[in-house]
Amino acid sequence: MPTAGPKSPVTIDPRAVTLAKDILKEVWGYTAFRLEQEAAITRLICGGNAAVIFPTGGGKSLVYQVPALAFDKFDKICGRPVGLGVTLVVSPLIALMKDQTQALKKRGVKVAALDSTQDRDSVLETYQMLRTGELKLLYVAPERLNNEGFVETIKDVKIRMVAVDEAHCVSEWGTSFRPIYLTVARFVKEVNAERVLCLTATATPKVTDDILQGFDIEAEGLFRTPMFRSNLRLLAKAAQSETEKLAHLKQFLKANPGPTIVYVATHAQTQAIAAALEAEGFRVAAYHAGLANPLRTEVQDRFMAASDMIIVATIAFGMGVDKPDIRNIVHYTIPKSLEGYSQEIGRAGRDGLPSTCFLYLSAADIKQIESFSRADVPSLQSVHGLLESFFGEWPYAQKGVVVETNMTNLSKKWDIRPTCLALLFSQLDLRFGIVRAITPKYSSYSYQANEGFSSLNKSDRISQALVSASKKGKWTTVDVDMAASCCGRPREQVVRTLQSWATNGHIELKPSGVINRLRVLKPFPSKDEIKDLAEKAHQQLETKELENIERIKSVVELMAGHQCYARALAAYFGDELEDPCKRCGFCETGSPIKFEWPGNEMANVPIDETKIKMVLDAVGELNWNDARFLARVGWGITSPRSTSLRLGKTKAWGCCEGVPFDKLVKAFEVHCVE
Ligand SMILES: Nc1ncnc2c1ncn2[C@@H]1O[C@H](COP(=O)(O)OP(=O)(O)OP(=O)(O)O)[C@@H](O)[C@H]1O
Repeated sequence: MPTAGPKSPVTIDPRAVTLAKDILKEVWGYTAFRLEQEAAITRLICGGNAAVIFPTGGGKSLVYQVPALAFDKFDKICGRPVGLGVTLVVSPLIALMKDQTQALKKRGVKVAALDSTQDRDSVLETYQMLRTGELKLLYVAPERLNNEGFVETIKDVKIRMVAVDEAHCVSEWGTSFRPIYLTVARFVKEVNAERVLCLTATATPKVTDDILQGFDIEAEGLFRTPMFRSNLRLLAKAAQSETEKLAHLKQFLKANPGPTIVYVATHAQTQAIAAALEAEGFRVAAYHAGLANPLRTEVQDRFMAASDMIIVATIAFGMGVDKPDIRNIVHYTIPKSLEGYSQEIGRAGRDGLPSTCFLYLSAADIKQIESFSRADVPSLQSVHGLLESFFGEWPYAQKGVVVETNMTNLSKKWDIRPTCLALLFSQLDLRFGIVRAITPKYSSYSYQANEGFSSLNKSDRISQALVSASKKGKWTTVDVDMAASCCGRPREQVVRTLQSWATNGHIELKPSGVINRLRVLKPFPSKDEIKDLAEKAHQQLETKELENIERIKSVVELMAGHQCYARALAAYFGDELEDPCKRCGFCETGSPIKFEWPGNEMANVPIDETKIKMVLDAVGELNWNDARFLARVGWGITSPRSTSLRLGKTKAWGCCEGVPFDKLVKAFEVHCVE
């Protein structure tokens, strides 16, 4: 069987079609394939690669599940030696992995997932099943592919297919680019996977190209079905003020009953809007990623069961929510991109019944999102400082050695958000080939003793060392390096003892203090080279910022444009809708919404020097070294440094909001010292 990579045309064997249908019937009890499932599945069984772009709920999972069960059977049918092996499913969503593995186990499929919440024994059990070829499907998070233990184990296993979920994350043009996905593409090649399948619900033509190129998938392997569902009615309105928006929302919800998701931008808004709707008598709950886990599950469960309930949520809500009868999706604040919009409205009306999607355009919201986007980009100076200090710490680093660092500390010290830091380090790996991230480790562990821990036999050297390297508190913290040097055993062995206590229920164990480890790929750059490197890396971040703003503009243009919304949305994703939908806001009124992109009127807002001084005083002289940081404080945009300086409650916080961000940066540059 050839490995993944561009292939000569794949010949479809009719026996593969029959086999796929038999498996579908036998394991799932379904009688027919949907959309392009059959074409994609048979191509995979016959040895081809594929990329599948089906809307949410379109049935993507079966496209890898059916082939995973078919590969060895098909070998047999073709009279080839039966190649035992596994299909790896790379998915960033732990909750989804859990749901899917449970559902497949119920159907008698040999499946497992490796995620960060598992104990060592179940990981070992999974590794064992991998080696014996018992396992048909293994779900892993993308981060796992950097884990050296995993990579070592997988080297001896035949990888029949790698299925990459949320594959749009590989595209740097996409809204959800995740640098780790670039390493997924490299992994597929490095482990000689027989074939690769990429899955996503949203991809513009450019993102689709990036997926095909990134994973070496031939154009014939692309299967996409139109995004637009004719039961969705797309509406929008420009709102002048928050009061107007809220009043309209209440009216809308009264006129359009049924399960509804109202998307807002911040945690605080979920609570505020939910409270306002509750006061009006609606059955409503707030949902955001900051809620404690039991409450999140409880809210989600209630919504899933309800026939008339409103969830006011950030976009954290919805991934994996497969409720067929959601009647309305409201974007109370504008989505950050048409990709986001399309994914979110795709959750409405999966039962095919009429459903409404309402979007509000408001200048204040756009300004807020724009400022979030700007906040993401660190100054060139920060990037330069970061690289100088990182490389400077290892002046004699040679190819092959492993260096250690702590991303959280770097993020705080150089005022670079963790997402940007990840992007910078991925550039150091994939673009510049200098360092490559490998399995991180934890500097310390803390535990709480359960009943029976005190009577546990701890007379061996490792246990004794652990006890003496422990500091009691509500959680007892253990310095594992100290314990390892006390007893003269390798660190891994000491960690294993600690983990065995946890596995046996003697303690609750919490690892902390991640130490990121990077393998050096070539000698580190000189001072001059670092300057050049910083400029190139920073430029990429700036380009991203501009792209983010363009994406918000494309949402506004769609709603305020002279075209049927559904048609324009389809065109954005490379689909063609022959006729106008006849039911969207534009089709209904025949005229576009009047809405101007905000900002032009801001250009003349003068700089108020007293406010500039207020910011300078609040941050202290030591921090007058980064104009972008100062401008963020002026706008009230959080960043790692402003959080650690606790600036959020000072008078200066947000005092210059309203002044164009770039103008503010220039104003602060005058005051900055090297
Ligand atoms: N051929 C089929 N016949 C009947 N039901 C199907 C078929 N294919 C998929 N389904 C069902 O449709 C539902 C949605 O499928 P699935 O979860 O795979 O969608 P998805 O495309 O992965 O969605 P999402 O983007 O939300 O993850 C599931 O309940 C699945 O069992």
